[in-house]
Amino acid sequence: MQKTKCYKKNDLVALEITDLTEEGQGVGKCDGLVFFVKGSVMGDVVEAKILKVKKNYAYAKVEKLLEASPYRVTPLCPVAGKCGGCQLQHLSYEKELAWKEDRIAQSLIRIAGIPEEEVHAKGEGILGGKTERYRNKAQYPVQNRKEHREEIALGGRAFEEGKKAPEKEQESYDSLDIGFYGFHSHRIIETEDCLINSEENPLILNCIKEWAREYQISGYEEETGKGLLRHIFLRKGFVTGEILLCLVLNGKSLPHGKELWERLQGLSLNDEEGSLQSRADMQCDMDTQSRAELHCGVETQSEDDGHCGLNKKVQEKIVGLCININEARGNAILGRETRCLYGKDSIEDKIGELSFSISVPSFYQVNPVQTEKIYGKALEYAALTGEETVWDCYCGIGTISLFLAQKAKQVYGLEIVPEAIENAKENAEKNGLQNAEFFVGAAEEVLPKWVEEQKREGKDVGNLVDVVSLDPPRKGCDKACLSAALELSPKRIVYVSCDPGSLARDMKYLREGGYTLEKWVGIDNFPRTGHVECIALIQRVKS
Ligand SMILES: C[S@@+](CC[C@H](N)C(=O)[O-])C[C@H]1O[C@@H](n2cnc3c(N)ncnc32)[C@H](O)[C@@H]1O
Repeated sequence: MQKTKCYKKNDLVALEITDLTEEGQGVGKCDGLVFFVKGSVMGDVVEAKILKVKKNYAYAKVEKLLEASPYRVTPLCPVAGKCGGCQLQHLSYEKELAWKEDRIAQSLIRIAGIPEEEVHAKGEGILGGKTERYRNKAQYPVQNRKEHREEIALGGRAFEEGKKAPEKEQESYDSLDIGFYGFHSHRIIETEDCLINSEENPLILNCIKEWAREYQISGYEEETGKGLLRHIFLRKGFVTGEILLCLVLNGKSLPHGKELWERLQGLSLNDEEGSLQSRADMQCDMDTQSRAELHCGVETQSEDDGHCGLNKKVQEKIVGLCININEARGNAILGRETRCLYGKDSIEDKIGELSFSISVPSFYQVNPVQTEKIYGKALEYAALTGEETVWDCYCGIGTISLFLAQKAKQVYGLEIVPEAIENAKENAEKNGLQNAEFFVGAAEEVLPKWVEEQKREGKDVGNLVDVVSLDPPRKGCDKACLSAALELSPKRIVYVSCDPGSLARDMKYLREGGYTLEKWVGIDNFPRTGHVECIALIQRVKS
């Protein structure tokens, strides 16, 4: 591409926005340069102010909206655009779904190298979900408020961690910022209420803030590595109403934890206005979804579900207070050690007919309504008859494994987080499924090792496993795991992915190994954000 004009910071440029990045920045082209424009959507014509120029691209922000896109909507969230959490609040949900479906298709075409007609012919569309109050997990970063940091640095008021502040000091001691990180930064954007998270979270956060003010609990400071409270982790079982609170600490103990626990127990989370995402609401979603076609678009927010009254709502209750110790510098939220101080160390929840225990370090899908659709699809794609042996790699607390175990002869699950495997074993027992066995370790080590063991025992490894399920983290599967899966030569591979790019890369490898894309479907597990889930059925070509 030939660059014909030299742009510099603060220049203004008129752009037609034609696409979006995963981070929700509009994409426009001018004079051989690609512009990523924050705050724009495809279809906008904008005057953009340049923030930074690189060799072939530049970052800019909308200075003036010259022509608004038909896909543009007014964000519901007051901090949309500032908070880095949701990137697509200003795009209509119909367009968001179409864009996500296209992103999956484009990845399969461009990265996996599958012909365009084939990708479209094999696609089953995208399943939309609720755009508000859908998340069951929130991780709020905590920092000392800026003025408070300056006061400490200047040697102002003595700060004694965990010491009760004098009455008159308490008023002025609102020293913590709690919210979400801003776009591309670690500056905390405070928000009264995050619309994709549970409605009772602000009540819990306020309770923690007041307690922290009273007992002079400090927030973490990234620059110095000082301060105690780093993150507030909340996870809720939508079906049971159980809520688990974990405070991530830059330290090994929590002063005045008992006082916090007592206050939390006294919180009323179930008043008339509380509890938006009740079991009844969930049922609404499922009912509406089952009425919808697979290419359902935005079917889930219909208002005709009058039977979903508040009287059926679930009773929210904080069932445990844990601490997680993270004294390392860096961006990882959780440290290795989690301890339960009061109540339980895990919550219970249900997906479909199955019950699950979920501890703090264990992965659990954040959108339980959409998750049931994901697991339903995984089960459908696995096409089990009761005779199959299945490997479920990256199994977390054993959710997909146990869904599959209901219809398979034997399921093996593997997962790197030991606490998740403890949950998985407990969950198999809880659900009376004896045909599931779980292993702790990295997929790229456990699966190849298992294959080698079978060979040593003289078994025909190409005939041992019928279905392999893969549900890796965003970066996709390690090649050693994929190559072991190929050696097992299963009839079907069910790949559940939260990143179309890594799915397509792994798909290319599997296709080269004698497999073909049979079906795929998008499931919007993360409405209003740039992320999307995709499930692919990958079938063995040769016998
Ligand atoms: C997207 S989650 C899926 C979990 C589970 N299938 C579910 O639906 O809840 C990916 C899981 O892979 C685990 N994981 C990450 N790296 C891994 C590795 N190298 N080997 C095995 N498991 C890994 C994570 O701890 C996480 O539980």
